[in-house]
Amino acid sequence: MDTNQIPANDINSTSQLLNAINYVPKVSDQSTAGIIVIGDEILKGQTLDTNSNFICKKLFSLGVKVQKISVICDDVDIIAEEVTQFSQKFTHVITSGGIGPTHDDMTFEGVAKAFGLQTQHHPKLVELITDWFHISDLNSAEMKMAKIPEGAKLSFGIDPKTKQESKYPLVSVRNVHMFPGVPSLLEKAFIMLGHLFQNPNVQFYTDDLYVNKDEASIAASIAHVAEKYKDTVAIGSYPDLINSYYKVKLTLESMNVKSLQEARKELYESMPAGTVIDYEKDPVGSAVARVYTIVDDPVAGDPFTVCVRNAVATLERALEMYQLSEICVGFNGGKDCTVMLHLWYAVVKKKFPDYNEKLQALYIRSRYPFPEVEKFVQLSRDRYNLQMIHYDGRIKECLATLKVKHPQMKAVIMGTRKTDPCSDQLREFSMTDADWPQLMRVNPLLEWHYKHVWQFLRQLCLPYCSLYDRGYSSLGSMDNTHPNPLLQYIDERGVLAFRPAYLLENGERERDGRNK
Ligand SMILES: Cc1cc2nc3c(=O)[nH]c(=O)nc-3n(C[C@H](O)[C@H](O)[C@H](O)COP(=O)(O)OP(=O)(O)OC[C@H]3O[C@@H](n4cnc5c(N)ncnc54)[C@H](O)[C@@H]3O)c2cc1C
Ligand SMILES: NC(=O)C1=CN([C@@H]2O[C@H](COP(=O)(O)OP(=O)(O)OC[C@H]3O[C@@H](n4cnc5c(N)ncnc54)[C@H](O)[C@@H]3O)[C@@H](O)[C@H]2O)C=CC1
Ligand SMILES: [Co+2]
Ligand SMILES: [K+]
Ligand SMILES: [Mg+2]
Repeated sequence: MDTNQIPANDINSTSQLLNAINYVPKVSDQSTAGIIVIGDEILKGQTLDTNSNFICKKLFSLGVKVQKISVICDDVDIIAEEVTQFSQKFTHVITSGGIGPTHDDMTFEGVAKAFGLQTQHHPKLVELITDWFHISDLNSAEMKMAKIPEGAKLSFGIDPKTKQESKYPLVSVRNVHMFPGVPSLLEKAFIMLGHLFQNPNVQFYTDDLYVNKDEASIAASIAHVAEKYKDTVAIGSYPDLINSYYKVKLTLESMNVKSLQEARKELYESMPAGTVIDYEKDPVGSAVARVYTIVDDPVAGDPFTVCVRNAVATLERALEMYQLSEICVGFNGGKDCTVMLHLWYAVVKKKFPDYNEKLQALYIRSRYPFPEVEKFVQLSRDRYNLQMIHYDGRIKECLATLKVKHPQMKAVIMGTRKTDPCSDQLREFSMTDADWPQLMRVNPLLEWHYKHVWQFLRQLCLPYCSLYDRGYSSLGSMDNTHPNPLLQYIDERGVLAFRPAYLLENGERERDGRNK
């Protein structure tokens, strides 16, 4: 039994009530938390619980270990029972939901019942709700939000932006803190009041290793290191079946930096040679640094480096010629424009580090788009914070629509290479053909070859459309595109399979999987 817990049952006497009011949790090395998510809608699958994930992340950064999350329905007795148990077990109990004005919001009553308390209108909350809603009827729905367990504590946060005190406080009874269920309200309240949970004695340090080997084949090595460090370092293993770069993510977490480093070194050395990869977790955040490391390398003069340098030079020139409102990237989810988008993002961020507006992108959906392509386009939009202009139909007609709907648009950056059909005459800056809607085509990748595209994507660990890992080396639409036969092989179980596109040796054959 933790010494910092007080028994939660049967508070009847005045002294016990006082105890409840003045209760301050003692924070020790072992600061723990339990989260109770309250709401029928979550158990019915109508709402996805995102609140517990948010709170877990925050508490972890505050040095608090969440040990349990429970999801329960809107029922006073069930809430009371769960709160009773949680408040005895954990340093902090966080509840989410059920503090609104409707009949199904009963967290205050449930928590009161857990501690044998009554609920009553709190004068301060009555005053706030009267001011806010201009309602003073104690029986109104709004006033339900002022009826809280007797002796509960109110904590008002300060909004970091406006410096104003929050309108509605956090209501707490002993170690139980009742947050709203609406994610934006819960997050705002937690950001203002997270310091209440800070464990000053502890900080968790984390690190990770990315391994390109099946989990089962490294399990024994992981277990060996985990056992050796079991008192100081927590090691986790998380397989990823779709990642293009690694198969297993190993995590390490400790309160002690030195132990963490030792365990990491040992874990690293216990992995088969060459299987721990240098994985970039945040390729977008590191875009400027990593792209310009290649560009600014004083000695490198190999063809790949030259390709990157020239592309960046072309994009920097485009950025001088056009306002950001006049230029967009032509993005269809293919590998070339994935490279081009990343370079463009780096070039813009390098010149305007504080630019936080969306970059413009044009996506013309083909007649039979691959769902994997659609998904990747969406993910890229979020990753690079793009303003997507999208149309369905033929490219030429859609460009005409673009000219009408976005008359300020002057240029489109494209991932075209000279080896693409009918592209050998293009230059870095070429207007569209005379019979096409007039736009400047900016082509930074003209001289790039197939292998340079893959070198760039893989070296920077950029996410790319998943079809490329399944043998597609050039993407058109679903009715004319197949995996490249050159990547075909028979796997160890005798099944026909395809190697990933980056292993295609002969780049001139990249379109072998496409009809026409
Ligand atoms: C902005 C623009 C201007 C064009 N101008 C001309 C022209 O003047 N004369 C002419 O004959 N043809 C023009 N085309 C058509 C082009 O030459 C290709 O036929 C077309 O891009 C498809 O070729 P691909 O299958 O090789 O695609 P890709 O190799 O995938 O296309 C090359 C690049 O074009 C862009 N792009 C391609 N498809 C789309 C799409 N659906 N949505 C958004 N961006 C896309 C991407 O940046 C991509 O990297 C233009 C296309 C675009 C998008
Ligand atoms: N401004 C404030 O800080 C406060 C406002 N209120 C008022 O109370 C009402 C809301 O009270 P709640 O306790 O939030 O009501 P609630 O429990 O009914 O939840 C409201 C909505 O939040 C979503 N939600 C709930 N739990 C979630 C979870 N775990 N993950 C993701 N989404 C989840 C659901 O869609 C649900 O419909 C509103 O009318 C609000 O104005 C109440 C307390 C504080
Ligand atoms: Co205990
Ligand atoms: K509810
Ligand atoms: Mg409600």
